[in-house]
Amino acid sequence: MVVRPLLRAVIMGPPGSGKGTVASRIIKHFGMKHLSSGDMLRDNMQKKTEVGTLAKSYIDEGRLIPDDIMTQLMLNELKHLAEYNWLLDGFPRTVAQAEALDKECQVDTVIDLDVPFETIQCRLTARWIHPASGRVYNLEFSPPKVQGIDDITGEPLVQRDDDKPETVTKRLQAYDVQTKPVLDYYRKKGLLKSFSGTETNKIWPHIYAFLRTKLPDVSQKDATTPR
Ligand SMILES: Nc1nc2c(ncn2[C@@H]2O[C@H](COP(=O)(O)OP(=O)(O)O)[C@@H](O)[C@H]2O)c(=O)[nH]1
Ligand SMILES: Nc1ncnc2c1ncn2[C@@H]1O[C@H](COP(=O)(O)OP(=O)(O)O)[C@@H](O)[C@H]1O
Repeated sequence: MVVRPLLRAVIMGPPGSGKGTVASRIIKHFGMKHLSSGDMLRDNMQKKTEVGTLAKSYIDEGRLIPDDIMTQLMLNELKHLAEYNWLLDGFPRTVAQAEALDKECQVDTVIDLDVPFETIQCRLTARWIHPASGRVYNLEFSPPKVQGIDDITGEPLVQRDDDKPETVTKRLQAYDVQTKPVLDYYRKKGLLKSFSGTETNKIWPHIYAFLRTKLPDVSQKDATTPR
């Protein structure tokens, strides 16, 4: 039996580039544990925890949560995933966060969704999510079977407050200033794997092929055109 080392991966890209959409496909095919900082923060906001209340004031303004809070939250969660392959989504988003992560564990690969800003703006206003699971829909790209309802649970879908056009602009600015340097950080380490395009369905087969060199496909069928 071949024992593979555990894979520690990060998915990056501007808001709306398709990180959540691609992450769910990766999870389906490769069985990795998915840890999304945005989903965790929204869960905390919904439960009105101390972190949630603090996070809301930043998220509503399209600003990043301070590094120390975010790092503590994520590294704490990662401790429970020590024996799994994992995929981090939305973290690290600053060089300070990337350095803190490096001190705890070695990242093996960073998947960068290189999607132009013009493509993104209109996607986000059509985004609907199922908060409890993090499942993401889009009125044009991936509509739910019944409008406004989650396919799996039948629960209502909601729009994110921070998907308003003015907040989206601020989030894209924060990405430019604070998160793009993280791409350089990983590029210098030789870990960055960029995938450019404007459509998730065209980018995905390349990501699938790349990950397939590292992990077996654990989904029902090893499909030739994986979705
Ligand atoms: N039109 C279109 N929408 C997409 C595509 N890929 C993802 N989306 C939608 O764009 C929105 C943002 O995607 P999401 O995966 O949430 O991006 P994230 O913010 O990077 O996690 C969601 O509503 C997706 O359903 C695509 O190729 N075309
Ligand atoms: N690693 C992080 N550091 C600081 N703030 C974060 C981090 N992850 C998420 N956030 C906050 O949560 C918001 C939503 O994050 P996320 O769901 O990942 O959005 P998107 O994928 O659309 O960029 C961000 O705009 C930011 O305010």
